[in-house]
Amino acid sequence: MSHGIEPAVDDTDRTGVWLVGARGNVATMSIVGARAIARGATNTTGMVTERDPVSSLELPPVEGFIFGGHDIEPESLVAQAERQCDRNGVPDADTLETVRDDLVAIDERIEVGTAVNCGAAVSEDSEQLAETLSIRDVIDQIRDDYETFRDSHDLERLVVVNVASTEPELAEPERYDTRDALERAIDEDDRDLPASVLYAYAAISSGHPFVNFTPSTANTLGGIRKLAAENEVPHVGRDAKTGETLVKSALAPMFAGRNLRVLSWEGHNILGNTDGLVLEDEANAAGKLSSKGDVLDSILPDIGHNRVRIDYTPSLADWKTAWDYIHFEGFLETEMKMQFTWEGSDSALAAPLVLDLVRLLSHADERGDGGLQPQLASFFKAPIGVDEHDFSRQLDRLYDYAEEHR
Ligand SMILES: O=P([O-])([O-])O[C@@H]1[C@@H](O)[C@H](O)[C@@H](O)[C@H](O)[C@@H]1O
Repeated sequence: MSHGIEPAVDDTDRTGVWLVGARGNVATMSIVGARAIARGATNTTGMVTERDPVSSLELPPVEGFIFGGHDIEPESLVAQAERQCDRNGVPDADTLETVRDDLVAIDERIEVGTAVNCGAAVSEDSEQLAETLSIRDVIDQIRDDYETFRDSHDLERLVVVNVASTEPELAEPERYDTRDALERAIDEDDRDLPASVLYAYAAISSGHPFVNFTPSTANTLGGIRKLAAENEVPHVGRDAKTGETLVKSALAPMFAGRNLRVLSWEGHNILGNTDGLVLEDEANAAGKLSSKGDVLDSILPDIGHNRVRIDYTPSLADWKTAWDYIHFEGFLETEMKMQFTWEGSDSALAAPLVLDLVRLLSHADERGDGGLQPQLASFFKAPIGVDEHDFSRQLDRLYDYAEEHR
C-alpha cells in the first residue's frame, strides 16, 4: 500500500480529495496551498474553517489531505505551478520549491478524464477517454478511478470537487428531473449529458461527497439531487463566490437597507487565465454570467439595469480585475454614484475555499447529513436550493450551524 510522499497527520483520518480539472489553476493552487500548510511554509489566512466559530467544528486537518484527480490537460502539475509562479508570482518561488516533490507524487495520481459536451474551447488539444466508450462505460471508468484511489491510499473518505472549466449550459435540464429519467438516459447512451454530470453521478452513486465549484450543470440536475438525498450523500454548489460577486453580495444589502434605489450596476471583469479564455466562448460564458448577475436581482428586486461582462485580457494572467459602477438614487431624487475596483489573484482567492469545502462536506458526511448543505450557501454565487444571496445572512447560517454542532 502506497501512501505517497505527503505526510498524514493522523492515520485514522485520511481524507482523499479528488479534483476534476486537477491540473487547472484552482486545483494547482489548492494542492500547493495544502502542501505548503502541511510543510509549515505558509499560514491558513483565507480559510473560513480556521476562524471562530467554524474552527470549533471537528474537521479533518488539511495536512492529512491526499490528492488525486482527473484532467484532460497533459502538462504536469509542476509545469502548471511553475507557469503560475512565473506569470503571476503566486505561489512564490520558495513555496513552490518546498512542495515540488509533493506535486510530482500527486501528478502520478491524475487520470485521463472526459470533456464530453464541454465545448471546443475546453476540449481542443486535450487527452480524453475514448469517444467510442458509451456514457455508462465512461461513468464506470470514473468510478473505478475513484475506488482505486480510495483503496490504494486506505482513505477514510473521498470528497470529489469539480474545478474544471465552465461548460456550456445544458438545454432542457428538466428532462433529467427524476432519478429514473437520468438513469434511463445513461443506459440509453444519451449523448447530451455533459462531463460534469458524469463526474457528479459517478461520485454520488458511489457515496462520495461532491462539490461543484463551477457554474456547470453537475449536481444541479433534479435526478442527481434526488439520488444524493436518497443515498444520503452530502453535496453542494454552484459557482464559488470568490471576487466581484463576493463584494456585490456584501454591498448590495447596504443599498437595500437604506432604501437607496439602484438605477444601474455595471460590472466589468477582465482576466487572462484559462478560465478567462474559455469564457470568451459565448456558450461557455452563459452560466457564469447568469450566476454573477442573478445575485443583484435577488437582493435588489427593483434594480433598473444590471449587467455583467467578462473579457479575456491575456497579459493579466490570473490577476482578475473587476470595475463596478453603481448609479443610485436617494432622497429628493438625488442621483449619486459609487465605483470600486477589485484586483484579486483568481486562484489564491478560490483555493482556500476548496480546502474549506472539503473539510465541511467531510464533517457533514461524518455526521450522516446527506443531500444539500444550505449552511454552505455563503461559498457560492448560485447556492443550490437556497434563495438567500446576502453574504452576511448566509454567513449567519454557517455560524449558527457551527454553534449548533461544535
Ligand atoms: O467570484 P467572481 O469574481 O464574481 O467571479 C469570477 C468570474 O468573474 C471569473 O470569470 C472566474 O474566473 C472566477 O473564478 C470567478 O468565478
